[in-house]
Amino acid sequence: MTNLVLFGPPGAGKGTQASILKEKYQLVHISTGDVFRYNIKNETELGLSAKSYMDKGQLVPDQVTIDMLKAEVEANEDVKGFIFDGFPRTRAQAEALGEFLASKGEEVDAMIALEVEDEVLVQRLLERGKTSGRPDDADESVIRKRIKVYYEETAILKEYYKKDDKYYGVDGVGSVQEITQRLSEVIDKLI
Ligand SMILES: Nc1ncnc2c1ncn2[C@@H]1O[C@H](COP(=O)(O)OP(=O)(O)O)[C@@H](O)[C@H]1O
Repeated sequence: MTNLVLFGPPGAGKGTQASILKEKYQLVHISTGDVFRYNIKNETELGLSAKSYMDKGQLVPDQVTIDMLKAEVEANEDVKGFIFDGFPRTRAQAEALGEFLASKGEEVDAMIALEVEDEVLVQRLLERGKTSGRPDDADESVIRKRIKVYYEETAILKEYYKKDDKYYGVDGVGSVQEITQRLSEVIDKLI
């Protein structure tokens, strides 16, 4: 299997690129944000517990997120691999993912990060907020909070994957097509 972590701050373009790459490489795309939003829309227990955190720009607690992720992976048997988008976001999540994949004789092959500077992110998210209907995109203070949480809790994962030589940084500014091309250059060397 090929298991990729698509990484980067909120608004970096992970979702856009993941939807293209999953077709191109026949991988299953799991976006934790999308799964949470689906559960909120359907008013499930998981959705109810995630919503209060998401609306404030905070992370949903690790155990809730890890259990959900495992269930999503288990629901897909006999696949070529996964693109994890929005997961892991903390060290505990990265460790849990590593152990979980190892229990299946698998591993994370690469973390590929989309690099975009903060002010560009804020502008992109505010723009997305005009049409996405996402409450966490509509409010600039929530957007800035998410970026802050990214630097405080998530950015350290760069070092976590770097020590195993699994980290790849890609410039996330350019046309959608150009960025797909940059990501593909990394992926083509892995598979
Ligand atoms: N791995 C995770 N751990 C904890 N919370 C998460 C995780 N993934 C998503 N969330 C919650 O869902 C929100 C939206 O996630 P996502 O759609 O990936 O947003 P973004 O555009 O900020 O990358 C996050 O701000 C967070 O509250």
